[in-house]
Amino acid sequence: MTNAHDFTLDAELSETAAWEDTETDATDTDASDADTDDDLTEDTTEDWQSGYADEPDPEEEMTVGAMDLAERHQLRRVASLSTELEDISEVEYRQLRLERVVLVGVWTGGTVQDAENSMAELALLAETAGSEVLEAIYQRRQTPDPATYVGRGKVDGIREIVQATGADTVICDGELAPSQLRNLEDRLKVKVVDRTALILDIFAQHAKSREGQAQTELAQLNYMKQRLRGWGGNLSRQAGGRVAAGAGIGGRGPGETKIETDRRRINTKIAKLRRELKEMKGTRDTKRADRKRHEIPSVSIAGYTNAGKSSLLNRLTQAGVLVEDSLFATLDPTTRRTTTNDGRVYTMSDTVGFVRHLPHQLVEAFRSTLEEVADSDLILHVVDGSHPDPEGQLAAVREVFAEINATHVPELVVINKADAADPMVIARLRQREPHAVVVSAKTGEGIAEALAVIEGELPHPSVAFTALLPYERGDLVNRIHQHGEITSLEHTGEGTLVSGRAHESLAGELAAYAVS
Ligand SMILES: Nc1nc2c(ncn2[C@@H]2O[C@H](COP(=O)(O)OP(=O)(O)OP(=O)(O)O)[C@@H](O)[C@H]2O)c(=O)[nH]1
Ligand SMILES: [Mg+2]
Repeated sequence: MTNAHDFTLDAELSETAAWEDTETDATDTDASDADTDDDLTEDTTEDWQSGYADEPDPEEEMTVGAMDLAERHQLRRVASLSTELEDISEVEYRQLRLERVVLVGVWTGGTVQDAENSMAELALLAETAGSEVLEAIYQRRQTPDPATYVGRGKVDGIREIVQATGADTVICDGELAPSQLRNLEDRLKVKVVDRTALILDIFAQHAKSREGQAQTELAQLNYMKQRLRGWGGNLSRQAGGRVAAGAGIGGRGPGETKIETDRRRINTKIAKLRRELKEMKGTRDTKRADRKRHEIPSVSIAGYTNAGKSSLLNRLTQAGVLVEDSLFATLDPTTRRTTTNDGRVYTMSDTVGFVRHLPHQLVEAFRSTLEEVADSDLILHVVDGSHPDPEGQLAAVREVFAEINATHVPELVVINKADAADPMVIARLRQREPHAVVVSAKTGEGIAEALAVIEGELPHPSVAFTALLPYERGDLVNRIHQHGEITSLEHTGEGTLVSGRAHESLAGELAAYAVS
């Protein structure tokens, strides 16, 4: 287990709550007085708004001597992460919705590798959303700063980077409080978004089905609703540049009214979306009930985003689902009917990928989709064996399983991308996850074995039977093939003598032909 997840939202949120209560107009600082020649590698105690003076900065608790050499650089560049601006024609360029971004992370625990993995993932997310990553930096701190996320002394350093690179957006690797976003925007003078907003944006770009779009919109509205004050303040500042004294966030009157109307509009929209989603859920529930009545076993493919879930579904069922080297390529679940080697029918579904700290709003909004995972008979938990931190991915996915009450469903770990993975890592994963199969959805390696394990784990029909079926009841024999299990089958003078297991309603029909 790594500590990659120690950078928890919980910690941030509880701090945030405390901070929100005492929030003052700390944002009206004049940025020009905050110039320090902080070289980004060492911390300086700096002059900051007097409002913050009695807030102990947790950064100060750390002494350089106590840290490993590797950890000494508190704010470091992730060298390999900038994407080159490719040689594209001006026309094409204008069509792209490119934002030029600087990524900023706070690294609170785990190894340097964990921190770099987290930043690499943020970069992939940013690129998936259509941004160009110019620079990625992170800072070592015990906890994110409640006011500015990174240490207050680092904000100026980031501003220099923003100016030098010409970035128009800063993306922070966490879920930030409205006040943190506002404070940062005030000092950095560019748009600041957090990881949650980024993921919501990707979902909004990718959702295709009506349900997927409604779910995403619901998640976005819930996110926005909590941040109305923050965004409102920021937007007016951004629009008008510098805000005249007294007319900023503190200027209650009209602003407050506007926020109230916005909140009401959002609430109305949320209620409408919830109603629509409920109707769509109704249709799906009917389908599911149908499947249940026929006791058709269902298998869900779940796992970290980009692990190869859709590729695996394609391999296992020839489904022809979109496969893409991109995060969150699949947002709309696909269910395929398929059969076991001996002809038994079952379904296999592809689902939306999970990610570390999947925004809570999304889990809530996608709950009805995710319920299908909780309701299935077997989960294929796909993990990318070639990823730098597959254990971290397994843990992150299991956190979501817990959140959607899916922990009771039997789980088969499918270690994918065996063709690209380090055999040592595969051995390590096998050791850790004894109930696992190793496959490559790309080459087909291990697929037959995986299918055999899957078939063996499907639930068995509940009723044992032995029946002598006259030859004109070939339809019943077919149905036993599709929905039951046959242990022996013999053609006799009077008909087909079959024994095996069937679900209740089929067993009821067979009862008329029962032999003991
Ligand atoms: N080398 C290798 N690449 C694979 C394998 N399986 C999938 N991939 C690649 O991994 C990338 C992601 O595959 P998908 O099947 O789209 O992954 P997914 O889990 O459905 O991803 P999302 O829907 O985005 O969450 C694609 O570029 C695939 O070609 C494999 O076994 N080996
Ligand atoms: Mg997919």
